[in-house]
Amino acid sequence: MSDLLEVSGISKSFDGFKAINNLSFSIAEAELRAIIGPNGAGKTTFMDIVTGKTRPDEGQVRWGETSRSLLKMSEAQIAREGIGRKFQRPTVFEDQSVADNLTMALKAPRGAFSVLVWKAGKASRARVEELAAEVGLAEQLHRKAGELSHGQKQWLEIGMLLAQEPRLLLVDEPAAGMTLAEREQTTTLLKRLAETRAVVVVEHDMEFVRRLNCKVTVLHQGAVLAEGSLDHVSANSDVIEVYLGR
Ligand SMILES: Nc1ncnc2c1ncn2[C@@H]1O[C@H](COP(=O)(O)OP(=O)(O)OP(=O)(O)O)[C@@H](O)[C@H]1O
Repeated sequence: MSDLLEVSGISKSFDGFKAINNLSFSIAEAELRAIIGPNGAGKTTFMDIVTGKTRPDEGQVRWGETSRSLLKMSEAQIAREGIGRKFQRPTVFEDQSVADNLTMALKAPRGAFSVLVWKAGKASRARVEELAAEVGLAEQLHRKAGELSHGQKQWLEIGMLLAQEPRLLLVDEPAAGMTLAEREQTTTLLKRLAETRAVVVVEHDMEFVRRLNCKVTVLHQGAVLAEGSLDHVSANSDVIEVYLGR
């Protein structure tokens, strides 16, 4: 399968400090990938570069069948291209119902929820129900988002991203603050989502990463230190020294 995203030789310095150092990374159209690495390894900066929030000093970020450069696109354009990002803290509208949150995500332009009130048609109601079912919230449609558990809020936000039909989903530390049962449901969800799109998960929780059962990229000092199965990278002496062995 061809690569959906191809990042090659990117570097980014902040005040002379190389947060990203000649980093290359690629992911296929339907692939689940975990990114791990110590604090300050450059994981967030990497995602900021892919989503256009931060511009690299050097390197290329190419996207899609025609390998178009993302570097000249705005954050909004990149989101419209089909790159969705889930930040660590859920940002759902707490006073609105699950159905309303999903409906707004359908209607609004990607990345912005400017249209707060509109009447949902039949087609969009069906889509909202489908999205809720996809993220395990079919029974919660009429509850206020603020009443959901932390894990359910995270799933709702994933559902809101799915409303925009992303081809690549970037998910930052989904396991944080979740119960064991929620973590298990989340790994199942992410694995299923990655059957039809690319999903990148940044995570510190190694049990969670193990359950994802996917290729792992280890970042250190802004570069790829190791890549492969979790067992493969876990046996790497450099990885043990800088990350796992601590
Ligand atoms: N805007 C910025 N200005 C200055 N330094 C920055 C900026 N953004 C990131 N850095 C630095 O770049 C390095 C990489 O940070 P980054 O947040 O990408 O790491 P990370 O792997 O996401 O870490 P964590 O696991 O703690 O979230 C850090 O040393 C950080 O202090």
